[in-house]
Amino acid sequence: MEALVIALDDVKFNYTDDVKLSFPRFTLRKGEHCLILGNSGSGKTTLIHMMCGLLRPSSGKVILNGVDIYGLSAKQLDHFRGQNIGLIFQQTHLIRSLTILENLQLARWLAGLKEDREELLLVLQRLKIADKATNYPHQLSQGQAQRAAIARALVNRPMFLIADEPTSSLDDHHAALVLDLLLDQSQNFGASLIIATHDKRVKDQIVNTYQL
Ligand SMILES: Nc1ncnc2c1ncn2[C@@H]1O[C@H](COP(=O)(O)OP(=O)(O)OP(=O)(O)O)[C@@H](O)[C@H]1O
Repeated sequence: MEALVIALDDVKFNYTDDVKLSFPRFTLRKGEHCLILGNSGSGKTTLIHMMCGLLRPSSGKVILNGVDIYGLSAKQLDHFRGQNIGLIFQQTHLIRSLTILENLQLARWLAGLKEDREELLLVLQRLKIADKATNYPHQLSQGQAQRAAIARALVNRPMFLIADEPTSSLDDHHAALVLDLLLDQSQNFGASLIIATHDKRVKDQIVNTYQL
């Protein structure tokens, strides 16, 4: 049996005494993809944040590639995240004072990888925003900025691509483009793709689901 690349066991998160969330066991094997589904407020974003090392569970373990990530020091966890996880959020979190290309270069630098301008431009080209490489985030439309954020998540060739509603601000054409690219890149690098979404266009493409 192939090893699990993700296992969340008996994970709970308490925001307050009134808002206590608990999550069923979640596992994924290498190369498998999964959709996280659930109504608004069911805990999808909370789960994703715990899964990618941004939110320590109140109890339970998050094991990625055999590593108990909340057993790492803050510095080790930062490094692990930079090297292994590509994150795509609803808010793009691009750095406003840097151009799109510089945002990608920074992501590579932070992960300790060498800068490769040609490769970065290629990713932008595939997402149809190469002409925006030297623009600043505020000069892009929302959909373009979303694609730039996806480019940034891909440049480190992460083992895990974790996305919270990656297609919500995109029209059909660009949603298909982005989903193809995410599936393609995951395939190329043997990465696991995890998407929290309400988007029916995504639901049609990934069969494996985790219902909250
Ligand atoms: N900082 C917070 N303090 C208290 N409660 C919170 C906080 N953040 C989230 N919650 C509550 O935790 C629950 C889960 O929130 P979460 O954002 O994970 O849901 P979601 O499934 O991603 O929702 P949506 O689809 O609307 O984005 C909700 O009931 C929410 O009100």
